[in-house]
Order: sequence, then C-alpha cells, then structure tokens
Amino acid sequence: VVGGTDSVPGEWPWQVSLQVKLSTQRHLCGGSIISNQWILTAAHCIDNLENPNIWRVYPGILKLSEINEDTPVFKVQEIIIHPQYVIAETGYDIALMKLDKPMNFTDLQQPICLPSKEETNTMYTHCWVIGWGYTKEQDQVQDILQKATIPLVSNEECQTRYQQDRIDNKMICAGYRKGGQDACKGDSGGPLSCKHEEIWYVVGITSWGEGCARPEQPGVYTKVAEYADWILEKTM
Ligand SMILES: COC(=O)Nc1ccc(-c2nc(CNC(=O)CCc3cc(Cl)ccc3N3C=NNN3)[nH]c2Cl)cc1
Repeated sequence: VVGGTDSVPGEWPWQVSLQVKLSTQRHLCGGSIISNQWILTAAHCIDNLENPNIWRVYPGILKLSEINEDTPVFKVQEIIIHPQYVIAETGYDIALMKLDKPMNFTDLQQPICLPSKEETNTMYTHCWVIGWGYTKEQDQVQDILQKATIPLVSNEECQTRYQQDRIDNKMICAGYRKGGQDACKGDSGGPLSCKHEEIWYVVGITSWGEGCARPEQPGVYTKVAEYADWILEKTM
C-alpha cells in the first residue's frame, strides 16, 4: 500500500496472507475470510499456481515476521477460479480457496460481510485498502500490514483514466485524483473494505492499476456485489 500507515492487531481480522511454498515460501497475495472455510481472493494470484497443495493461508497475522513453524496455518483443499477470468484487466478477477479444515473465529480472525447484489448502488464513503504490498512501485513486501483510506471513483471517471481498457460494471475504482495513496504490488487479492452503517463489507478485491498511486490512475477492484450469486453458489 502506498501512502498508508501501520495497522494495529485485530483491526482487519478478515485479512489473510496467501503464501506459496515451492523451494522457499513467500507472501504472494492478500485474501479475505468470508466464512470458516472459504477465502476470497483475486484470480490473477493463481496464475500458473493452480495446484492447491503449494498454498499456505495465514489468518490473524499483523506482521509477516510473526510467521514461523509454530504459527497456525491452513492448507488449501480446493481453488475455484471464475470461469470467465483471463487477465485482471479484462475482469472476472475473482477466486475462492476452500481451506482443508474450518477455522475457529477469534478477535484476530473472523469473516467480513459480503455485499448483497442489491447493494450495487450503495455509495460507500469509508473505504480502506489493506495489504503487505510495496509502498512504492520499486520496493518490497512490508512486514507490518498497511492501511490507507481511499475514496471510490465513478466508473465513468475511471473509464476516462483508462482509455485502453474497458472499465465495466463488474469493476469498481478507487483513488485520489492527485494520487499518493493506492494499492501496490503484493496487495492484490486483498479486500477493499468499506464500513457502512457500522458493518464492514468486502466491496472490492484489489485487482490492477497503471503503476501505484499515480495521479489520475485509480486502482481497479473486482466489484464483489456483482459476484454475490456466484460466491454463494460455489460456497454454500
Ligand atoms: C518476498 O515476497 C515477495 O516479494 N512477494 C511478492 C508478492 C507479490 C508481488 C506482486 N504482486 C503483483 C500483483 N499485483 C498487485 O499486487 C497490485 C496490482 C495493483 C492493484 C491496484 Cl488496485 C492498484 C495498483 C496496482 N499495481 C500496479 N502496479 N503495481 N501495483 N505484482 C507483483 Cl510484482 C511481488 C512480490
């Protein structure tokens, strides 16, 4: 996250670190807990990494350096990628991971609410992007989970900023016209979390953008409300 600040323990209990264990293990993407056995993330995180056995899911973490052999970790039993996904820029950038066993909810790990299909026109005014990603375009993954509050941008304005792409109604954009705060490399798959009437919703999934926090280049997120039916169909 560019222009963010350190989170505090328990601030984002639905955020997970999705890690891949090949010869070494490293953080690859963020994800959101949406039930005791399902994680919501971005389909592009799974590009060329479709084997569920290489994934490790860490809930309830503030610092990546907290992770060691004794840290509670979940394996992945199943990965479901949206059938229409090709690349992030053309949408359907959404995937589900089924954990090998249900997790217990605690103050540090618990689910975020899914927005309902009817809420596709709720104007969210209190949205945050979170993640362990870079804090500038050439950087490295951060130890402490970062947070930044970002205003939503209309799809009409977002389309004018991305003339080469189609910003459709299944995408939602967020950013400051002057830039300065945004998601960046390593944040993708994580939630754009919005508080509405005292309840937090995963309104977006961090997906793509032209650089990080550049002026007039907002972040583009998968609009979760548009996939409510698909998520329920796959997870119920
Ligand atoms: C030791 O472990 C490690 O080093 N791990 C590690 C893990 C992952 C990555 C990594 N992840 C990605 C996937 N894209 C994103 O995460 C954000 C995309 C994005 C979304 C929005 Cl909304 C706005 C802007 C951008 N945007 C554009 N340009 N840059 N960012 N690319 C790379 Cl590289 C690099 C290193």
